[in-house]
Amino acid sequence: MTAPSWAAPHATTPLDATVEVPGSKSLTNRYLLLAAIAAEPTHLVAPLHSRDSALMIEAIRALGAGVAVEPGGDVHVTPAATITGGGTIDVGLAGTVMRFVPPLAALADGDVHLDGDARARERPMAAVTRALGALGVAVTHDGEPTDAFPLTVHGTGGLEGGEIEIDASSSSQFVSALLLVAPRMRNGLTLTHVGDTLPSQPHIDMTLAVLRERGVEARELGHGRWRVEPGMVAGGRVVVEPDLSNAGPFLAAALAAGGTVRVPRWPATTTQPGDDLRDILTAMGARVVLDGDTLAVTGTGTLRGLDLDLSRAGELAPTLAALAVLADSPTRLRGIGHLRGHETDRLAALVTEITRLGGSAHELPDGLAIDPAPLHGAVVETYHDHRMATFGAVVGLAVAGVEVLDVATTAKTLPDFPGMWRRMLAPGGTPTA
Ligand SMILES: O=C(O)C1=C[C@@H](OP(=O)(O)O)[C@@H](O)[C@H](O)C1
Ligand SMILES: C=C(OP(=O)(O)O)C(=O)O
Repeated sequence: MTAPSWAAPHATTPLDATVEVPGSKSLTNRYLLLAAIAAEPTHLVAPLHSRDSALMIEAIRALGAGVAVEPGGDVHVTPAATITGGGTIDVGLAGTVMRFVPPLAALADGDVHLDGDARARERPMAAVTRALGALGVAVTHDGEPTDAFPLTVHGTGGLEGGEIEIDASSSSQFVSALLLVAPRMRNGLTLTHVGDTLPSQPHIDMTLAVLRERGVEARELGHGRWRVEPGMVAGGRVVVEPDLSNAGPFLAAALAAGGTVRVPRWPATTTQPGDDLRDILTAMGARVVLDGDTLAVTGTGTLRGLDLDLSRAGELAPTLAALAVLADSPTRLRGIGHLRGHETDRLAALVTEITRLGGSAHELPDGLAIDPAPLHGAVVETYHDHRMATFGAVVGLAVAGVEVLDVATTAKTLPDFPGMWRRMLAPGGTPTA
């Protein structure tokens, strides 16, 4: 069945909007996972509610945690007394659930079955399954060892931990997955990355930071080498920052359409790679001001291309690609070859969709090249990728006649994206999440 298309609104006047962005996917799912193995309850204030966070909530419930979602959206987690086996978990297409939950399931006192969307069966997993093997936990499908979903983790009631090596060149989430569960390993964990490149360093820093926030001793020993000591994980109250990568399309809208977009509750310090947007959007020509805790981005009429190593912040690539097709000079986004293993092959998808819009783009061995070209309307395909849908929305602000197939795929990390976008564009619009 063909998904219905959404007519991306075309901006006719400069924007003047304030956008309340929901909680960070990456922080919400880390806090939820740690809450399941904490020594006391955890209360999450302003967490994300989306498909990816709902999948994580169901996963920790299946493993024995109690989760109460309060009317205002706060989430109260009662840790699992023991991580219980016997359940079945849907990982959807959530990288954080696919990678973070199997090591948690390895603590269970029995088998845990996990499967996800068709694309989840293709996304890289071997670093996690092999690490669990090295830690003494079998991961199988139909009785044979496997490196892909569907899979069964044969938990034996605990993990010794120790020292292991993994190749995390295709995803930083492999590192985070093992470090997050490491405080519950009897000897803690010393983890070494042995691949050539290591993407998304801020997300690894985020993992170390949330572990430390919860009272765990966690540190980087040197580049590509980390140590987490065994110990208690604290609970308590935690306020979730807004998702700065999801702020991206809204801030980019100010460059695509002109005017100003403001995002409140921008953190003064953060490990979220979306914070890099402040410098990147400035370099592309925007005026970017952090006034108190509100970030304001104003389009100046200048939209320049960039040559950028984006390995720290690959999840920003679709948003920056949307601006790059509208820019007056070439863009090169490098260090993001691993995006071929994201929700879809994002490099191929972006080249296909930019070309469909009349633009000029080609793949580099580790990224994308985008050159200025006259654009026209088209129906943008999204490949179950929330960030391909928001890519189409940003381009549609500046190019009439853009439609986006299956815009509902944005629910992976953003509830009601079309409503937020419409309210951003309403005259004097001040949308809320
Ligand atoms: O740990 C995390 O929360 C994430 C890490 C990154 O994954 P990769 O290193 O696989 O790109 C990022 O792209 C993803 O959106 C979220
Ligand atoms: C790569 C992404 O997601 P995931 O957590 O599924 O890897 C993303 O959100 O850009």
